[in-house]
Amino acid sequence: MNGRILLVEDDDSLREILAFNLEDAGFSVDTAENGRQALEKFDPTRHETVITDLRMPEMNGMELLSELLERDPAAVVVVVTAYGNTERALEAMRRGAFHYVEKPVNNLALQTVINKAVDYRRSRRENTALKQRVQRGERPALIASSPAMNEVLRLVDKVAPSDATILIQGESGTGKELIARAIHERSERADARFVAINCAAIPSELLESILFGHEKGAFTGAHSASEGKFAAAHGGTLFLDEIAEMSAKLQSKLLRVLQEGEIEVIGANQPVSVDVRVLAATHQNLKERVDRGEFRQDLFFRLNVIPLRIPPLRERREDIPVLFRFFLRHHAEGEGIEVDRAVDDALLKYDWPGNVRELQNIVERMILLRDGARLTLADVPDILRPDAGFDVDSGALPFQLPEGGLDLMALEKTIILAALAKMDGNQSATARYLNIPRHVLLYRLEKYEVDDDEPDAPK
Ligand SMILES: Nc1ncnc2c1ncn2[C@@H]1O[C@H](COP(=O)(O)OP(=O)(O)OP(=O)(O)O)[C@@H](O)[C@H]1O
Repeated sequence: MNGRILLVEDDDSLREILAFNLEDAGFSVDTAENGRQALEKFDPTRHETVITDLRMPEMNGMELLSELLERDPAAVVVVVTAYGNTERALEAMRRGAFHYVEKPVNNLALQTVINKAVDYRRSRRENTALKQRVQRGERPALIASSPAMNEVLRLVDKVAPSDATILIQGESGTGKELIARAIHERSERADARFVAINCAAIPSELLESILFGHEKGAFTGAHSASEGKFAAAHGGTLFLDEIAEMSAKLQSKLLRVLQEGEIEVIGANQPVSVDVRVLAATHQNLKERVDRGEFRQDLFFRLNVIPLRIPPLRERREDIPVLFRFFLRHHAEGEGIEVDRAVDDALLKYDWPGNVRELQNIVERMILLRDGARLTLADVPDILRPDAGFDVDSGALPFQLPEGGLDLMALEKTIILAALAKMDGNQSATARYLNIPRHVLLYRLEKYEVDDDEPDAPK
């Protein structure tokens, strides 16, 4: 599920190209020509990310950023800057932008940043919900029904009271952050803060000052002193998510903190001591990164004092129905939805590459889109039902025939174009998909006057 984006760009052709590329990558895009229009169109409940040019007439991107954040402090804004203008981009980030991309915009780089931004927005929403529950005095529920997860929880109880650094490894969406919170809550530090930071979401120049803080005037744009996350977590726990993404320079700074218990605030003369327990997480195989020389071995050993692996959901299928009922109750508060057996079966068979987060998103979607008070197989998204496609042998059509007649040629053209789009414009793959020779496909495309100069694989 990709996100919905608001794209703000005054240059007509650039706006069109960016919108086209983003839509091609599966995002839904709304566009605005200037800051004023962007503010009219911005809807915090719909737009997961705003992309804005920094240089625009009337209201510039920096002003728009402030206005957006005023309206929605959780807004996730990506700024587009002129090539080489990193200083301005970082300034925007200090003012609350999520990230930046440089012009000329590299499509892949933009998609990567936007994917991160959308993920960030979602996890921020999860965090807000979590914090609200904690504030209401509820412990965030950690569902564990499988032997594998119970084993993880047993280990959590055992290691929580110590001050040991813990490395939590597991695929994305397995619940690493939830486990880190559980460790904090079951430790002596429970009354102090749990501070979480995602190292992959922030460029390394900025991450340093966010982690360690800076004095006033330490660098251009440092108009006032700022407390770092280490200081904010004093007495409590600092959770460093996506630790594998940390730059070499920051890795060595972190190692020093772990060894000395002191931090060097940027621009300060003296190190200050801090009392922080560090928990780190990654979805990558950190040992392999060490072997490839991409992560410091000494830091790996220091972090990995106690390794904790959270198994992917497909390795603990017993948790699927329990998590499903839990999210159902949570999202459909008190609505008493009944569930067909076939739904449970479909959920159990699926491999859940996005793990618990994917299950949670799918439940949310099923509840929003359901037809009645009962969830049936028809409410289960196609991706969970590999057999949901068109079964040619059954003779049944995947759609109803219209009453007034049907234009067969037009239908054929629609199907061919849809197949071509599905195969990313690759004609050989499209021909294979449609089970026709390639020259037949080319003939059809010519007949329908469709350009056949799309990129293609060698025949
Ligand atoms: N065992 C569980 N019980 C209840 N909710 C869970 C469980 N595991 C994960 N979740 C929920 O799934 C979502 C993703 O979990 P979390 O953010 O902890 O995963 P993560 O492994 O840290 O993901 P990422 O690697 O993307 O940061 C959250 O909303 C979390 O509350």
